[in-house]
Amino acid sequence: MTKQDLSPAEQALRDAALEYHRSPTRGKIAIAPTKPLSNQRDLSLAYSPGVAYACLAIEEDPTLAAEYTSRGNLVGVVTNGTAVLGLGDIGPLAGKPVMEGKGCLFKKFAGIDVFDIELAEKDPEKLIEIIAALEPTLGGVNLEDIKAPECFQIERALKERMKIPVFHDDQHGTAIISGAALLNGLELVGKSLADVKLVASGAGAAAIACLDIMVSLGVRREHIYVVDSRGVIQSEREDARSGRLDASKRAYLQTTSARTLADVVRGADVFLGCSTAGVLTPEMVATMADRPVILALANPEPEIRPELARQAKPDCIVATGRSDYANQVNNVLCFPYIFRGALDCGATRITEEMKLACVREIAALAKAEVSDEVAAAYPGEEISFGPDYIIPKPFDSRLILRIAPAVAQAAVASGVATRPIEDLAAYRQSLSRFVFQTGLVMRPVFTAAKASTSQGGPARVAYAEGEDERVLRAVQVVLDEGLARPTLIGRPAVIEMRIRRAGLRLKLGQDVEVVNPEDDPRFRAYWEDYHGLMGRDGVSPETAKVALRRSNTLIGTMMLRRNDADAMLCGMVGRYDAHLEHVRSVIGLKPGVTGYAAMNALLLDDRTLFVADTFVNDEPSAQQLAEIASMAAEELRRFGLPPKVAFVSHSMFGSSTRPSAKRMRMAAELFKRMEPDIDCEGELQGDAALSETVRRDALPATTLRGEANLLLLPNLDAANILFNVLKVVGSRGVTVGPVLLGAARPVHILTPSATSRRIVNMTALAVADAAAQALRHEG
Ligand SMILES: NC(=O)C1=CN([C@@H]2O[C@H](COP(=O)(O)OP(=O)(O)OC[C@H]3O[C@@H](n4cnc5c(N)ncnc54)[C@H](OP(=O)(O)O)[C@@H]3O)[C@@H](O)[C@H]2O)C=CC1
Ligand SMILES: CC(=O)C(=O)O
Ligand SMILES: [Mg+2]
Repeated sequence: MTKQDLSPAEQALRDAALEYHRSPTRGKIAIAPTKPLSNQRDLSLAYSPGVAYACLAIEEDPTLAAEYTSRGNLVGVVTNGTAVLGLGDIGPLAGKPVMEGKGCLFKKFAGIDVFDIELAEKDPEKLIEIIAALEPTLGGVNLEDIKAPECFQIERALKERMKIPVFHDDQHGTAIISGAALLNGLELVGKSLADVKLVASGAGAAAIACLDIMVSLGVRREHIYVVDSRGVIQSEREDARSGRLDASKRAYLQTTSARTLADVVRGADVFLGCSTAGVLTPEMVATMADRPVILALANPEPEIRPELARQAKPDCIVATGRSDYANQVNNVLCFPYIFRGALDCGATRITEEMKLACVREIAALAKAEVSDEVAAAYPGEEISFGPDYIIPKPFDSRLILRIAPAVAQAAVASGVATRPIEDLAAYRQSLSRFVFQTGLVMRPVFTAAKASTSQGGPARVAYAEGEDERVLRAVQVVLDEGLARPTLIGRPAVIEMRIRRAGLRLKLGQDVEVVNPEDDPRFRAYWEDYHGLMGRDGVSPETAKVALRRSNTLIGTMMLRRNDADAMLCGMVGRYDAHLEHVRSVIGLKPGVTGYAAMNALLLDDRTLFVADTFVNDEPSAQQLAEIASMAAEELRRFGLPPKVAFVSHSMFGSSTRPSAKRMRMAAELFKRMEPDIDCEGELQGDAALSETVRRDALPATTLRGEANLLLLPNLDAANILFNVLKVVGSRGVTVGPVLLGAARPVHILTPSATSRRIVNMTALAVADAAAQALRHEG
């Protein structure tokens, strides 16, 4: 493909793709150390002499390699470059961008590390020797773009010799996805697997494996016709008659007068393309049966472009391997997750049961409602089961949550799991670290919240913005995870309409309670109570009624006050301060606390940092700062983190005598008296808060060990600015909060930028808080 052959759009894509590969770093993947290596001590642990202990331990017990090395999470993507995409035998070096790409996908979608290994070797026997010798390095082998029929022999031999999963992605990854696509496509066109006539173009690695899985799903072998580069595979062919036809092709040998794809595709219900660009013409499609399913999977250019297929048969369902069309049938939907499940249960191989578990999960996922994360990844696209959505999207974060556990379970059932996963629910929860960047940090909070629901029945959580689609999506997750019993404040007709539009399953009145601000039997009790509370602040009965009708947050706070709810979330719309006013007037402060404050958590690449006070106090006094630190430290414990508090300043241990420096110093002293058991330091500069070395250089007798995880800033501007700057420069930019500190009941005021995952996280936090309060009451 020279540059001149390309259309302007293709030229633009080519230029962008080459620039993507070249800059800012060459290639697409790098290796990064996972341990600190910044001083002499680290060096003696990582390398000589310390490393020898790890070596000797593994020598004594080889299974310890999974503990002391990264092998258990390391897959080799191995090729010899003989069938790179549909580009053919372009060699191992030219195939390297594809292998690096597979490495990126393994890491991005399933957290698996990859060595891409391009081998300049075509002899199958030699390849088998080379790859088998890599067993000490690798936890799994993903064979890639090795052509048929050699690939069959190579995979078979390696599976026999190696005690780790060996998986030829082009065969089985492709087969799994196309199997799922076929199931769903045929369901939509109302045809049965046993009845369809299926024609395949290609009889190589991908095609044969796809056909094998389709047969095991129910397609009849006698209804399958296969075409390779020499025409229809039929008994009159010279290679068939002379016995030179490869066994993989012989399995699909037909007796027929058809000789070409055009002959054989006539009347076919299904076309499977795993061959090369453009071999299926619109004229051929026109001869196919009604509503055909066309899986044109050659990469990068399919056997037919979808628009051409539709010209000939407007009612066809078309899938390709490309990401720029609907229905991307590509093995990326499978290989990261099947390896995740296999590695996590210590599977020694990948069995048929494990593959079929993938097919079922992928097919089912296309019919499940779409989560907020998926909707956000594909803005403007209609994503609900139908001709343009027969298969989940690659950025569907639920793939890992569903496929990996199903694979691990199937590995146990087929007897190949050396470390069976005992608690699948906990495993599924742990996988959320790949899906939601907050997954890991939120885990203790979710565990506490779920434990509380199983003990005392689910906590009742009121959502002030009950009509907001983000809230509805979050509530669906809250219900699915059994986190809480939600109450939505909002107009039922609007909520119903938005539930339908978002394709959610939750049922008003059954799964969730609704409080209609326009008409609710509790309204009278609420406004009377509110009037009783605010009568001396100029709130007349009329004003109380109007206030309640106008503010769903006020209704939510009244629900909490009157014990109609155990926790409340608001703030998705409007100003933070306006919501806080209602909390102040109706909920009030916790006993013994003098004020409110807000804290945000930031999930950075190498740490989680909590910052306060980000939203409430303009310039807190030393006393207030100490109290805020104390309340924030209690929240950190909910995240399972021992708080390490730093009162940060422009000043370092008395280097400045300005009032703010003195205030931070005083705050630290007060806090040390209030919470003598919590590690704390102040006043100190930001770098010293995070680095023990910097701190000790200034003051050897520092009272903080390690790195601070809770930063108290001198004023609201500083806290809010620090938080927002870190959100942008921290490559992950993921936050939890704001967490409202000081309120008498669990209530949090979110911000208009809250995502539905943030709402789920804050629900868990509020439920865990409600449970802790209930325990204190009982105590
Ligand atoms: N979407 C996806 O996820 C995936 C797509 N693929 C695509 O499938 C295709 C094949 O890959 P793979 O199986 O690994 O490669 P192989 O080299 O193993 O197989 C290629 C097959 O295509 C056949 N072929 C070549 N030209 C024609 C033609 N004009 N008409 C009919 N058949 C032809 C070859 O025939 P012969 O046997 O006579 O040489 C061979 O059977 C590639 O385009 C690849 O990108 C592969 C994996 C995944
Ligand atoms: C997607 C893939 O693996 C291929 O086209 O070869
Ligand atoms: Mg491939």
